[in-house]
Amino acid sequence: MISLSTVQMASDANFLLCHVCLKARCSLPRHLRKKCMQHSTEEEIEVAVDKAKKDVSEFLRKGRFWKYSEIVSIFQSPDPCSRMIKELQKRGNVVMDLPSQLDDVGAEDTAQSPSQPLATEPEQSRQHKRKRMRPETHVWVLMEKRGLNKKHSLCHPLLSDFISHLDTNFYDECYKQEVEQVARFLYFMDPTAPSLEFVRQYERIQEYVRKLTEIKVSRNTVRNYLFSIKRFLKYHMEDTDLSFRDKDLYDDSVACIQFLTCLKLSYTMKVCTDVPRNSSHRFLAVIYVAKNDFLGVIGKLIGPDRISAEFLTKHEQVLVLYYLEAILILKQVQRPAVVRNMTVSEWVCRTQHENGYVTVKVDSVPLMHMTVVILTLEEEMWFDTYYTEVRPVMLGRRKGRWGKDYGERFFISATGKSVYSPSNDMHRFHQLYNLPTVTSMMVRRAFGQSSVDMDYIKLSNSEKHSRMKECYNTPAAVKRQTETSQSGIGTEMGKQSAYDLLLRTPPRNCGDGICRRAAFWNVAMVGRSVFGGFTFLRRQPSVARIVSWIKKQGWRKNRPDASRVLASWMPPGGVASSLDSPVIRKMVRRQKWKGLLVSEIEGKGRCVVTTRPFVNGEVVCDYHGRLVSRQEGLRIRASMSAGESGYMFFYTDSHGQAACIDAHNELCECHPDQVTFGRLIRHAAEKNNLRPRRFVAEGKDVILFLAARDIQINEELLYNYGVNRRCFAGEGLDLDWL
Ligand SMILES: C[S@@+](CC[C@H](N)C(=O)[O-])C[C@H]1O[C@@H](n2cnc3c(N)ncnc32)[C@H](O)[C@@H]1O
Repeated sequence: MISLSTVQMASDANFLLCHVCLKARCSLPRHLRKKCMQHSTEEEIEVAVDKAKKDVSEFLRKGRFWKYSEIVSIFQSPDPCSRMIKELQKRGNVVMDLPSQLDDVGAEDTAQSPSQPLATEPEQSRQHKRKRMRPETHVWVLMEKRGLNKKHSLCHPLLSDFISHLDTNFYDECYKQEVEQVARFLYFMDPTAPSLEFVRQYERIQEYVRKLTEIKVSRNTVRNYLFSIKRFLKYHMEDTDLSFRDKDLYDDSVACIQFLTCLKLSYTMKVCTDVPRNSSHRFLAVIYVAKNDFLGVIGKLIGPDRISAEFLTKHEQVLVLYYLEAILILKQVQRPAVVRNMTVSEWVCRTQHENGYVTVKVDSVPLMHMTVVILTLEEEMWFDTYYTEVRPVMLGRRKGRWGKDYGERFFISATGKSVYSPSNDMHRFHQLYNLPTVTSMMVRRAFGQSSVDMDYIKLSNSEKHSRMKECYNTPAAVKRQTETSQSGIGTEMGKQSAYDLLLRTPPRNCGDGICRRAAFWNVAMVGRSVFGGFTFLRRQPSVARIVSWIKKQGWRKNRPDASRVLASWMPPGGVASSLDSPVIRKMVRRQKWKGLLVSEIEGKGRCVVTTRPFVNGEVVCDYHGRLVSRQEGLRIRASMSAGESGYMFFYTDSHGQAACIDAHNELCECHPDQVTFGRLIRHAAEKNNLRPRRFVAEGKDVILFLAARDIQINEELLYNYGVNRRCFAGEGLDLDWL
């Protein structure tokens, strides 16, 4: 309680100006000792206090008096504002909240132009002293040096509205510093003008935080900055018409709030082994922080303008890998060994359950019992995108001989070899986002029995998973625990029953919008009306295409799941209709066949491998080249060396005439910037998986390769060249590769 005498004392106190923080303090010596000069000696503090006393008496004696002529001359000068500020400063006033463009007005004081009245000696020395007395290592000096002290004017509506908001709602808080922090942050993000565009610039936000950390700003201060920015953004989202004015910006702001929360958390996080049990958010920080980047990359691979993973940067490919590893290690509480050893066949044999979970049984870890990875449908889609798109590209980077695990391990590193140390990957992933590393051990300790890790190992995966989920979502956890206790299953619950219980329980609040009914309904939908939209296709539609088709139907509830529809897709019956499909025509025209990758087998040349499964009868690609007569083909072949002659496709055309497709040029005239796949497919007389079929489109022959059986991912494409028959013009050739 404040007594009357205290109030009286405060009003009587002599406020002296602190030359460091430029604030008036009622007890300057105490303030200097505790804050601004905490590393200085008593003598230095005494000098500073004496100086402040002298300054204030100087100000009272001289600074308050103005000659009328002086005021007139200021207002008549070309830049009255700057002149006025200079004049005030010279007289011992402190001008606050200087807009950035006027920031250097004070600095100019020391080199005054002859037309300006000279500053009095005490003021000059004060300014000089102010600079001198801050040690070079003082945070503020470093901020000044790096331009981090510059800020936007607080008069800008974006900031002044925020001030009024704080003033109204948090009048008892000292919010001025908060607004200044925001003003400085906004200046860093965009020196031209304050704006909310920063919500889209995560990297720059991180850079700002990094810069603050570099100059040894305390973790507390960094956290305060992030708190202020968050409150500022929340104010604009919740108390202004932002959501109506700019829906996109509003949506991005929502995501940015989450990002800032995680960033702030990472500064709150004291990474140590005795982490409290329900600290999942700390462990998942990197997953939250990297999510947008990760989704950006996935979006490139499955979105409407999807590109092949070959065109991703190496950094993007590695990001996908690290993110998925993090899901397993940090979210799924799996051991690094599970990540290292998980195999492709374990992935392919995954099971989708009615409640919307997908489980992968990993049984390949030496000295470990089978473990179950439990994924949501969305996560499954990410893993599958990695598997079908990114992984083959990484595999393709492999140099030297294939080990015996070739193509078997699920996680492949950037060098094309199977991932060696998922723990190191986690470390690098955290470093990438400037977050303190969370190791798999920390997560397992926190979510297992805190001291005895062995107890944790005994837990079933579903129990581990429920524990994680409990931390995610308390209401769901309470319900789940109630269900668990009602069903009489306590810690004694068997591994199998716990697992079954999890699978029976519909996922709640996984953020994926999956509901149990929808999962059931999907099954019913597959093969019915959904396929109505795709029956004309001879090539499997992309997930994005199915998603957009489903969206267009306007169904509001129980939308079928695109990945399930995709998994059950079959090409339509008769192959003769292949070229009726507009998609196939487009592909033939543009030569942008998807799901294929050019690879190389040591000593055997190039080949084509699949990066997605193909269903029996599906069109895989065509043999693209220049249509010539058989004679012309033979003439070209005769002019070439034996190695070059393998790119001539001899066949009988629709009129029964022998013809040839000449693909001997690496790049054809019509697609000079892309390698076509057909010419690189190798021969296999028996174990082939493609059958070439001739079609006629717009009067021209087209050789399409249809899948002769179901083809899995990463399989090499092969067809029978028919080299024993004369149609290949094989006589006399030295086909030593056969
Ligand atoms: C259409 S090209 C195939 C792509 C070729 N490997 C490349 O690197 O450009 C045909 C040539 O590939 C080679 N080839 C095709 N099938 C092969 C096989 N099964 N084993 C080894 N070489 C083969 C032969 O040299 C043949 O002339």
